[in-house]
Amino acid sequence: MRVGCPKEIKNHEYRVGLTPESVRELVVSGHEVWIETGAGEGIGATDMDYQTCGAVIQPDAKTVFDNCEMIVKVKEPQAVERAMLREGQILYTYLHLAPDPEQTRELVESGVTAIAYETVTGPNGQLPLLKPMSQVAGRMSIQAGATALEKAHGGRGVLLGGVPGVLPGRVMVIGGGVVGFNAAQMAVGLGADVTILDRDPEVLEKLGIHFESRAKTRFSNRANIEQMLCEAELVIGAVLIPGAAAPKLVTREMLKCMKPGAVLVDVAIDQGGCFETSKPTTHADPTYVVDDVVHYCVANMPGAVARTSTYALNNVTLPHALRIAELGWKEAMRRNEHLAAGLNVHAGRVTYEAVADELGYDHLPVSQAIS
Ligand SMILES: NC(=O)C1=CN([C@@H]2O[C@H](COP(=O)(O)OP(=O)(O)OC[C@H]3O[C@@H](n4cnc5c(N)ncnc54)[C@H](O)[C@@H]3O)[C@@H](O)[C@H]2O)C=CC1
Ligand SMILES: CC(=O)C(=O)O
Ligand SMILES: [Mg+2]
Repeated sequence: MRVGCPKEIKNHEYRVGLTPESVRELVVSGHEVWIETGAGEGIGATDMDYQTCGAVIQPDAKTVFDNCEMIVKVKEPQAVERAMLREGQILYTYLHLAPDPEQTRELVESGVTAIAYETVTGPNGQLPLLKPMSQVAGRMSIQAGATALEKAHGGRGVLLGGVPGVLPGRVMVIGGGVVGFNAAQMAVGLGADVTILDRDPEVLEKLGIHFESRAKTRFSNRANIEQMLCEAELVIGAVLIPGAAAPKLVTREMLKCMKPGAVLVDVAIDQGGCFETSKPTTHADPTYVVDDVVHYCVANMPGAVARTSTYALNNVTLPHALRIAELGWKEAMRRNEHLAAGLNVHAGRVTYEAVADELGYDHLPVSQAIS
């Protein structure tokens, strides 16, 4: 199969879909790989590095999109990229369709076969292609929140760890999955006063066993969220209902009780955000203020630490890319139900139920798409 990888064009997105090392694995397996010139710049990989691994360098994205059977990317295709997709082509990348009706419509209209990293499953209900980026974003959320809490950045002027004689900042993490766990680890490491809320008792139990007295856990309901919001300096939004739009757990009304200069970091913004007042921001202009509360809502946080993120992502995306290239997407999905869970759009139909429900499409079950 001819596999293509364009340069990412989202604001301050420095990751790349394929590392030179991944290209080498594909080429050794008998595939051809076309890379847009400069695609690896953000991770310090030159065109020469890719060529040494067997890639063919192409001058622009259009040449790659027009001629490759599978496009491997990181972020959801931007409008100019969507216009280059076609029926019969495979798109393998993050999509986050539920909160994005425009992207969904254009993918449906293009006829492309779109596989979303974030809904590919693993054993025990895990999302292994989302996990490494959630680890990165969870860890970054505390860095981002700590910076936003500085007075010069509009924050309350609180050091999360405190100092001897002055209490640490209070960090509230809503959602105790991968993002929430990693956020809590960083916040605990800084010496902050950390509470994690989740609605899954098993998640709360695991967090309790791991953190012992270093972090508190609390059941997630309206009353507990409201009470904790009034006390928190930093709130991390880290909930997920796979493939679906994030539930709005913090309303605008609830911001009224928050301390002026408190910070909300909505990591769940890629699924629409879990705070009512969230709207996507970029690394170029990451924060805005609503009712004296600073909001950080960058939808591609891991793009800022592109080297770490690209390698972590390729570790989990490459095995499926190799199988798709070897067997074709249908046969690869017939043999692997976890990969099949990644199919979101195919030949003009929405194949992921939560996306179809959210955006009002008829749902075509994956089993029918691959039969
Ligand atoms: N902004 C960015 O750059 C990035 C965003 N993300 C996003 O972060 C979000 C979280 O991802 P993960 O941690 O990997 O998901 P996860 O599935 O590991 O964890 C989600 C947690 O939310 C909990 N939850 C669901 N409803 C809840 C509620 N009402 N109250 C409290 N907890 C609730 C679940 O029980 C689960 O423990 C996703 O939307 C993901 O796409 C991930 C990476 C980068
Ligand atoms: C998960 C995601 O959207 C990202 O890493 O950018
Ligand atoms: Mg206020």
